[in-house]
Amino acid sequence: MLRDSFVLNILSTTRSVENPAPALAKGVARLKVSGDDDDDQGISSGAESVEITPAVTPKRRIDVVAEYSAHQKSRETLNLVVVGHVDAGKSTLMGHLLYALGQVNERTMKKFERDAEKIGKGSFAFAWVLDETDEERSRGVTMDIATSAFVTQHRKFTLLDAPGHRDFVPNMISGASRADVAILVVDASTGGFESGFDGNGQTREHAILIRSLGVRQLVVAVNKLDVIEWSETRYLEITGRLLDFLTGCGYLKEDVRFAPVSGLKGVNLAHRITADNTPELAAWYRDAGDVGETGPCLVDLIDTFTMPERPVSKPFRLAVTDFFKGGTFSSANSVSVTGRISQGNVQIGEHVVMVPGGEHGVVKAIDVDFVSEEWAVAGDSIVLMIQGLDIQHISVGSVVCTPERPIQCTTRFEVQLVVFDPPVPITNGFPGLLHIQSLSIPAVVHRIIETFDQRSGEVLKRRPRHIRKGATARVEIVTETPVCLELFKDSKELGRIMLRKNGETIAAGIVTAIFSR
Ligand SMILES: Nc1nc2c(ncn2[C@@H]2O[C@H](COP(=O)(O)OP(=O)(O)OP(=O)(O)O)[C@@H](O)[C@H]2O)c(=O)[nH]1
Repeated sequence: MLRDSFVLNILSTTRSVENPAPALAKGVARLKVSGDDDDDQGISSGAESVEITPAVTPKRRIDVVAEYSAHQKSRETLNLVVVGHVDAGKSTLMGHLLYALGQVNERTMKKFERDAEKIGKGSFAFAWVLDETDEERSRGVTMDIATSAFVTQHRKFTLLDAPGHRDFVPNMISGASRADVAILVVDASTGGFESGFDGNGQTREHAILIRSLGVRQLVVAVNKLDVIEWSETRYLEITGRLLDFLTGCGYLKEDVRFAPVSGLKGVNLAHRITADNTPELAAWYRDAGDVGETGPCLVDLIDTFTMPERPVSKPFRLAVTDFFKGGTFSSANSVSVTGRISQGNVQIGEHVVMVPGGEHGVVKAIDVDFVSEEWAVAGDSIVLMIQGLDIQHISVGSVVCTPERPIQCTTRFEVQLVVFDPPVPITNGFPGLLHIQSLSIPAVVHRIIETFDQRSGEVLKRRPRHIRKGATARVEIVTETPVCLELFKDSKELGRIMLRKNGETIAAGIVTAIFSR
């Protein structure tokens, strides 16, 4: 079980990093000394730890930052992740939403309905819009992240439908690491909400994980209300409990909104309800600002998500989530990599370098949301076709950069860690699975440097033997293979980590120092 207040802790430590508290400021200063003993290691400068031959970068043909500013409105895409406990109805809800928005044609939908009926899973027809593999369809469980795109009146979305089952949390983290905003789906049926929220349910874990991955804005779809006759009492009970929990773990009240829905029946998804089509809900679900109107539907709410600021001018970083031979541009020595640009921008003709490895290549084609483009910027989910790279030297978690400003790559770094509820206390040498964006690799907590009070920054204990539930500590982490990361103060996306063990998330943290290997 995760501790509800941990993101609050993360937030206060975040504040400490941007605005160092006394103890932390001292720690950072100390780390500037070059390493000569086991207590103080030298900070690597990335270029030290990554062997990269400088390449001559051609003059950029397009001023991407200027182009982006000029065309910002038409390009604004939000990455939306849909999370929630297993069987909360995520795939059904989003499948029905895509259908209601005209993204799935009538014929395909009818075919899904017929095929689902044939194997006795008629109620899963809408989920099939998103659950792509045969195994997912026959099991009725989403296993991997499904992506699709849709538009509302003011926004373009890339939709990421995440698996709810606890076995697939790593896939969920990988998908959520690309998200700007989220829909949290909860099952309102009797006992349904409780099984996701109390005990070991994924409602809490997902809400906490996406917050720690940087998602701030959330719409909660209170689903399956059709099963309980659109009960207002139940809706208020669930929204009340969730709002307390979500604000307790770092979401701002104004960034969390709720919509009563039925994904299966398609109620209150893309259109507001009326007293004629859903009288039980219309009786109490009113628009706060517009007397006489029924309340906003799900699309009304997600259409008003605000755009996060994109760091388009920072050094280019694309963390690889997948790679393959071929693509729009295909030649003997070319490879396609996919991922979301976490910062900076890229254009066709640009020289890039893959870290780790240091192999150089030239960008030959760029697809943004399945459309071929000349350039792409932070926030875009892209496929990058690169000539000159050997596929054998690429792996998930590699980062594509520009040769002049490569990302740091190391096996040793320091983290401010917030510990949730590990099955046993964390000690020196504690092994776990480290998650950074889409990457997950074995790692150990090599040494616990100190525990500290996350609010005041005051050191509580130096070199403690162990850290327990709820503690905040500075630790050194060592990975089996080199990882690409940034200091949190430089990159909120590439400077966050999570530690999991035996299928549970046991800690999350921010990178405060990177050491040479
Ligand atoms: N009555 C009712 N049933 C629903 C509703 N939404 C989903 N269901 C049913 O709930 C079950 C699970 O739905 P899914 O959409 O597969 O749930 P999920 O959250 O995507 O599941 P995972 O991806 O495996 O975590 C299916 O039988 C759906 O038909 C709803 O609004 N009302």
